Amino acid sequence: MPLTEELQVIAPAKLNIENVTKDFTSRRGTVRALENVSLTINEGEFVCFVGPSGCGKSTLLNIIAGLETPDSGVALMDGVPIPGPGRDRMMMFQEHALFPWLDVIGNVMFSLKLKPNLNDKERLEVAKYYLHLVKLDNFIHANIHELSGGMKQRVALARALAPNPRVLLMDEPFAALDAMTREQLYGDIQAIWEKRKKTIIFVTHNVRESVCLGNRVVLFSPHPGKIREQYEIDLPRPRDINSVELAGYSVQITSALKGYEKESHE
Ligand SMILES: Nc1ncnc2c1ncn2[C@@H]1O[C@H](COP(=O)(O)OP(=O)(O)OP(=O)(O)O)[C@@H](O)[C@H]1O
Repeated sequence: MPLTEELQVIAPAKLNIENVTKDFTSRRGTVRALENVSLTINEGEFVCFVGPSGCGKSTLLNIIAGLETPDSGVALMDGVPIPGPGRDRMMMFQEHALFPWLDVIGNVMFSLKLKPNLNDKERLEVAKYYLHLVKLDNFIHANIHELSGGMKQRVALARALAPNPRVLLMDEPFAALDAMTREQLYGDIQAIWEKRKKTIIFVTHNVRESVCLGNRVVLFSPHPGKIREQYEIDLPRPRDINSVELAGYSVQITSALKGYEKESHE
């Protein structure tokens, strides 16, 4: 396959979550992680899931990734039930989970093993392209332990993008980073989303972060996990997390969130 074809922008996917319920049973009993959750995510949308701990955000992300299956209901990608994990949906976590025995480019090339049609030279070129996209051109041969937390997350992002997925799933990817590093990454992820046209689902506890990044913020509440509210974020990009307009949305969403927390303690 010519490299230009491999690197081209591919059509992002549409996701439909229809009446999904998911229980987990352990020695402590059964928890309803999601109850009757329905949601449509359009092609190329950037959607953030927000809500208190235990409201099922990660469970829904894992169902879309194909790592969990619903007990009832269905998760569809472009109208087809999600059969399991696949390179069309790549995941990025809070912990970078990079391989310490491989250097930076080795880690990105590793995820290209999912692409058997590429030879080693092509894998190298593709990995370099994505490391350039995340601004790590000067670190391709660095060891993982030499990198800062932000740089490690950049490698993890390049690794998730490299198989050219149609959906990028991000589970609190910036939660462990300091504020300055996070702000740089907010700018970069918005630029990458505009350039690569992925459908992105981004899970966070941070309301401001969700407003800064999402076209839409989906608010969950726990026990059982449900979608309570959705907010369209109509702000121009690139967005500045410290802007007054952004703060307006954050205040509104935070006050709804506090209301659910109060309800759950009554
Ligand atoms: N594998 C599992 N086994 C048992 N219980 C689970 C499992 N995965 C999730 N749960 C439970 O399901 C509920 C939803 O968990 P989930 O991780 O989806 O929530 P979350 O909103 O992502 O939380 P957090 O923000 O803390 O990551 C929680 O009560 C959690 O304890």
